[in-house]
Parts: sequence; structure tokens; C-alpha cells
Amino acid sequence: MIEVENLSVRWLGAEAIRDASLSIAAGERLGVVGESGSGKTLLALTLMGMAPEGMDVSGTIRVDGHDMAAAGDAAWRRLRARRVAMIFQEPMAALNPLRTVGDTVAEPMRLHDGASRAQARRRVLDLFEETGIPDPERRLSQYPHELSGGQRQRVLIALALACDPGLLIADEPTTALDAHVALRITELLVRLARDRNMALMFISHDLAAVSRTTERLLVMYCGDIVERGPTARVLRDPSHPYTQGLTAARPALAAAGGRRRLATIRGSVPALGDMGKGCRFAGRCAQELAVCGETRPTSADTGPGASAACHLLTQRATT
Ligand SMILES: Nc1ncnc2c1ncn2[C@@H]1O[C@H](COP(=O)(O)OP(=O)(O)OP(=O)(O)O)[C@@H](O)[C@H]1O
Repeated sequence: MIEVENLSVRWLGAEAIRDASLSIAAGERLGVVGESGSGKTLLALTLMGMAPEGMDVSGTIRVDGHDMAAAGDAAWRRLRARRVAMIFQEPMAALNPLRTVGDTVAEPMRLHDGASRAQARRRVLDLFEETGIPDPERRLSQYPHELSGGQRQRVLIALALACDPGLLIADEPTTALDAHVALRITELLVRLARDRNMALMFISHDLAAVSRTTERLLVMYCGDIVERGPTARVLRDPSHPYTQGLTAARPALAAAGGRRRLATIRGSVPALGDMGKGCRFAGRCAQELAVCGETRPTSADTGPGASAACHLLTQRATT
């Protein structure tokens, strides 16, 4: 869907991105990790034609085979309206506090698709349902501050999906969320990408989230793509020193012996599915399991005695 060749982004003579080449196929889930300032967000913004003013962009960006280097502002605007959408790490900052979330999500439908008020309302309700926003009818007329952080991130995802993009770029979408809600959001992104055959570019510092969300991984360091490959392989057997340092800093469960401990607790893992709503341990355990490349348990929000089960599992995971 997107092909990038020899992309460089310079500012005041310094190269913030150097000679980057990558491609993302329809329906593919690509992770991007790298230290702060390595160029992840800039790469994403450049793919949307939104590199900050004054930056010098060179190289080739092709979307659906069309060369965007030669494209004018109108073509980039069309691309952002129709093909590529982006969500950010802090949903509160990305939503207009003075508009209801229903109106916010309806706006691109009315603007770009010419949908009537009633048609847009219907589609917003469908999107709220698809993205798991509870009680969608009531939410339509609520303002961002009336929703939880996880619900706001779902609204942003619904907004990004409003015009059915071919690629969704998620720039650290779980950073502002607790581990359990973060797990749910990554599950949602994977489901949406699969159901819609939508490509996903998932930028994160969180290796557990990257490992459960993406199939392929790019590692950025000081503006260079220094490593790439299947996510599980790169995380298991990193070759670049930066990636080696990053993976060495993962939770203890993933370190030597983690697999043994994992084998011990594996029998308890399905219990995660019954854990209580808001149980942070469940999210954390699930993340650690995901880091180890193990199948992630489902996490339904039901079940009595959840925190006791969770406590037991956490104890087992840490001993
Ligand atoms: N508007 C701007 N003007 C000048 N330099 C910028 C601008 N935006 C980003 N940069 C520079 O580009 C480089 C890459 O920044 P970028 O935001 O892409 O990093 P990042 O990898 O996303 O970091 P983080 O993980 O902290 O979000 C940095 O050196 C940053 O200072």
C-alpha cells in the first residue's frame, strides 16, 4: 500500500531521518520502535505529508502506486481524508474539548463523503459499536472530558476509521493508558486491521504491545532504520546493539529462565479471561506473556474472585 525509498528528512542541515526505505502491504501490521528522538513520529508525519514546516524531505513515497513526491497539497489532503489516518498517544489533546464526540466523528463523513446528518449519526453509532465504546447512543452527545482515557482512545480510533482508511498509523496509542486498558486497545487495533484488511503502523516504546500487535518490526536509531524483520524474530534474536539493549531491558519474565517460569504458570493462564474489570495485574501478566511470544489470553471483563485469581497468577509469575 505504501512504498518508501531513500527517504531523508533534514532540518537546518541535520538529518532527522536518513535514507529510510520500507513498505507496508494492505492488511499488514508493522511495528516501529526506537529510542526517543530517533525519528519515529517524524517518519509517520512524513508518510502523511505533514512533516513540520521548514523540513527538507527527499526520496520517494508511493501510496497505492502513486508517487506522492510530485503531488500537491490537494492530493495530500485527499490522501489524509481517504487512505491514511493517524492516532496519537494523548487522546484528550487530540479531541476538541468543546465538541461532542459524536459531532467530532461525524465531521469527516459530512465533509468528505457528503453524508447527511442522519446518515453520519448512523455511521458514527456503527463505529462506536465496532470500536467497543459502551452505551454508544448516550456517548454521542458527551464531551471528551466525560469519557475515560480508554474510551477517548476508542473515539479517536473511530474518528480515524470514519473514512475507511487503508492504513492506520498509531503513534504510541497506549502510552497514556494503564496496562489493562492498553491491552484492550491493542487487541482492538489487531481486530480492526484483520476485519477491514487495513494496514497498521504501530509506533511504540512498549515491546510487549509491539509483540502482540505487529507481524513485522522496524527499529530506528538516530534517524536510521537499523534493524528489521519479523517481530518475533527481531525481539528474540536482535542483531543491532541498540535492539539488544532494548530487549535486555524487558520485564524479568522474558529474561533467561522466563520460559521455565512461564511453563509453570501456563496452566493458570486461561484464568486471565475471567479476571475482573480494571484489573491491572491481568494486563501486566498478559503483557509479559506476550513479550515471551506466548499466546495471549483473552480478557473478558467478567468473573467473580477475579483479583484473587489475578493475585495468585502474579505471585506465580514472579516466583
Ligand atoms: N518541528 C520540529 N522542528 C525541528 N526538529 C524537530 C521537529 N519535530 C521533530 N524534530 C526532531 O526530529 C527528530 C526526531 O523526532 P521524533 O519526534 O520523530 O522522535 P521520536 O522517535 O518519535 O521520539 P519519541 O519516542 O520521544 O516520540 C528529533 O531530533 C527532533 O528533535
